[in-house]
Amino acid sequence: MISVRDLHKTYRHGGADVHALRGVGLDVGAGQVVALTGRSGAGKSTLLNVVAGLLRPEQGSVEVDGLELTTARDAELVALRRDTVGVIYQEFALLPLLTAEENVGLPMRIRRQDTRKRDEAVAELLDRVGLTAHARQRPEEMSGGQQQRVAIARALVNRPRVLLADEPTGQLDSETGAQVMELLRQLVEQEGTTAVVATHDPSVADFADAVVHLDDGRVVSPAVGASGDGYRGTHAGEQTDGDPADDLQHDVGAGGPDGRDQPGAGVPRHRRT
Ligand SMILES: Nc1ncnc2c1ncn2[C@@H]1O[C@H](COP(=O)(O)OP(=O)(O)OP(=O)(O)O)[C@@H](O)[C@H]1O
Repeated sequence: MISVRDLHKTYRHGGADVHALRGVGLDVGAGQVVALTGRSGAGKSTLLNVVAGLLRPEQGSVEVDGLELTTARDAELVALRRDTVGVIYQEFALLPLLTAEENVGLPMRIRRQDTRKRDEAVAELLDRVGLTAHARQRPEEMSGGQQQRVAIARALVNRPRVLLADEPTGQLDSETGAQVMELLRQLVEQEGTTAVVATHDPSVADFADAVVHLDDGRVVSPAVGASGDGYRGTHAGEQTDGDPADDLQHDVGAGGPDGRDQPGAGVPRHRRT
């Protein structure tokens, strides 16, 4: 579903080059949930933005749902963001003057979908994220956890095949963050959505099938143990022969030996009980 090879992205900042990604490889199989960990500045947001079709890398290949993004036309990237990818941000990014239900319905309005269908989909999603009673409230009238649940509902309303979340628990206390992650996990599992969740919160990895750890723009060996007890999925970036160079290109998640998606291959879903 997502296949990244030898990805390089450099920003030009104050006359100097900032190498945000230095040869990143990543495979995420259909329906898989991958946690992208790494400290601040490691390159997580940059990688998510490239996969979302928002940033063009200068080297490498990025395939999302069959589309090679590095050679795609702008119109194809716009269509990808509208039809295939849902995005969740740390700061929720809700429109302040719209109510919860209006925010959730916005992606369907942009796609000019039938009003009745839209109302039904919005009501259903608000119910699933437990916010039916808050449908008419604006973001400022809701708690951080409620706002992030609105943002999750909005990201899922078009039933995207891919969900990208950038620090979705970053503004939340740990208990609320865990609840939001649990909800996100349930929703993507029910929908069969492929998800990549960038975070520097190691406990988020407990909700993922696999963990990919970025350090200074490179994929390094798997983040072992995540928060210490929960993570038992197949490790992303598992080493083959110990050669660190392999990590840069190594298939992680459910990618097959040739790097093509093999949904579910060898990846036991990590289900919380
Ligand atoms: N627009 C930009 N212009 C210049 N440099 C940038 C830009 N965006 C990111 N960078 C730099 O690229 C590197 C990777 O940043 P990125 O935001 O991808 O990391 P991150 O792992 O998401 O960090 P955080 O967890 O703090 O969001 C950092 O050194 C950052 O300063």
